[in-house]
Amino acid sequence: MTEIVRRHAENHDQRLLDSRGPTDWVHTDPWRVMRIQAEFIDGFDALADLGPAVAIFGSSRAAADHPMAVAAERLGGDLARAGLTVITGGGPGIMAAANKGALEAGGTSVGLGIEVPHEQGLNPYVNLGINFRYFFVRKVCFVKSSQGFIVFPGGLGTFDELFEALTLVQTKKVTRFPIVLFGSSYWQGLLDWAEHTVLAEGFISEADLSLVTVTDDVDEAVATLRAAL
Ligand SMILES: C/C(=C\CNc1ncnc2c1ncn2[C@@H]1O[C@H](COP(=O)(O)O)[C@@H](O)[C@H]1O)CO
Repeated sequence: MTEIVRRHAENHDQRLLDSRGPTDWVHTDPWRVMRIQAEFIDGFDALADLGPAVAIFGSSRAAADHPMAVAAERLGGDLARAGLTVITGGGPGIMAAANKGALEAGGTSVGLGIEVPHEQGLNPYVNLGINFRYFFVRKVCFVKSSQGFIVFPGGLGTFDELFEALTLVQTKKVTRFPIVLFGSSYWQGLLDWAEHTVLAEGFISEADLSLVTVTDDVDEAVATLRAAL
């Protein structure tokens, strides 16, 4: 058995109780695990009683009058009227639009924000908000708390969320989990590349191509999500 020998000038209790001592030890990896654990506990606790919920992703940079933001606002409202909680990243753009629709329809409008430098925090349309320090904890909370994802056009953050969901569904880590791509003209290039390059190279299967539903229709997006509940 490996013996772990720690040679410190002081013991753990001394360091814990001595407020004059250096505090950099709390930033070491073992202690970081405690913060991560605390973030999971806070997140799971805050989201425990949400009921059926849908996560909406999309560009943080879309203007409020962008056609996709207009659609996201309508979708947020329709989902709320259908009794579904709307969860977003709590930021600007598509997220704010979806939260606005949900809030104004009298629904539960959740923002799972992320601490990033120079950002203004949660958008004003969130009535249940959490700010996460760790992206990966936040991602677990999105999947754990929702019954499906609707993905609007966006950039790297949106791609990250989309591919995370696709991988979880492909590997059957989550089941009955619809993924709707909203905005067919935006997503078509990616879908063509997936079919003509990725599938052609044999790096995905034919079935993987049907893991997503593509639509431009708010009613179809709502119906797809409701069918999975
Ligand atoms: C970096 C910028 C804004 C950051 N604010 C965000 N707040 C909350 N969630 C965010 C933020 N930025 C990205 N996200 C998540 O990624 C998706 C959007 O990323 P994209 O790169 O803009 O497509 C979104 O679904 C969020 O969950 C400057 O604008």
